[in-house]
Amino acid sequence: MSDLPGIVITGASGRMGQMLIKTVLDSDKARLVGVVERAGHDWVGRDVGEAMGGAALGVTVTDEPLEAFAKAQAVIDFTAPAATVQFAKLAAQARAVHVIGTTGMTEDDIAQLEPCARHAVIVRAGNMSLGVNLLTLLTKKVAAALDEEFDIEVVEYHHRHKVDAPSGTALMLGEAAAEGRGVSLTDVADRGRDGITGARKRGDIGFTAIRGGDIIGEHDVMFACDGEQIILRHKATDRSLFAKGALRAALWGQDQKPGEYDMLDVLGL
Ligand SMILES: NC(=O)c1ccc[n+]([C@@H]2O[C@H](COP(=O)([O-])OP(=O)(O)OC[C@H]3O[C@@H](n4cnc5c(N)ncnc54)[C@H](O)[C@@H]3O)[C@@H](O)[C@H]2O)c1
Ligand SMILES: O=C(O)C1=N[C@H](C(=O)O)CCC1
Repeated sequence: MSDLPGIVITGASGRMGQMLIKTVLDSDKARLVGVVERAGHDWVGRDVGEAMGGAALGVTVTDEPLEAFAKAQAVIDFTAPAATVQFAKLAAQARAVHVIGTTGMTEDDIAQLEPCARHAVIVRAGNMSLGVNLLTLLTKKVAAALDEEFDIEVVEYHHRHKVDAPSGTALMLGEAAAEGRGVSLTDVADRGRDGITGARKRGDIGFTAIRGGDIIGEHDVMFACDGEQIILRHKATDRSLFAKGALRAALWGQDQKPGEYDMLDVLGL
């Protein structure tokens, strides 16, 4: 039996679930030991390789997460907020590193991770790519250098299936801009304009969400004043970059003490 870290992927049939399974199978640093789907899904009970349209892999899709997590060193989870909160409790019970890519989590959801992180490593980020995490640092720096004469707007573009807005990445960028300005994002976020909104409030950080087609994920941070605009942009052209980042986080987490971490910790940025 190999001593490579065993990984469980949740949300196996999802866009990211399938990409994560391929990424783990292609890696020589980890092995796939389990895959989880929600109860009632037609993949449950099937070999995951065959369910994905290929050869059998000897790994059966299960709807019993704790049984799967007990055999793993890490769980990589890109599902939905309610599922992720449940998985955090079970990963903590199994002492498995929990890498969370799920977005759209409320403050209450996030608060429920804290007791879990006393027992296990949690790495959570709205975007697992190097480029976006670097962009958060640039955004913070630019926001700190400019005063409120510059209006900050975050514009995000995603595929038609995305269910949450603003995207997790947009919120990371908004947080970075607010930090750079020395304000709380909660106090200045303007997340939905419709109707007679009144003029833009000085100091606000605005968010706009575009949804269409198969856009994987694009983000602009605009700093606009009278006479000039600066636009910082990230464009994802392949979901594998999120999956590779998540696997990197799962491996990095093996050597960490229990606690909550993000991708800046993983990347050492
Ligand atoms: N952090 C990042 O880098 C990053 C990148 C891409 C997507 N995401 C996020 O990942 C999440 C998933 O995105 P997607 O495009 O793969 O969505 P998707 O709808 O294609 O997949 C979600 C999967 O989760 C499964 N699921 C839901 N509840 C479950 C449960 N209780 N148990 C097991 N499985 C369950 C669904 O059946 C589905 O297969 C979203 O929140 C998205 O925003 C994050
Ligand atoms: O496809 C998605 O959904 C994505 N979600 C993340 C977000 O909310 O920022 C990352 C980009 C893709």
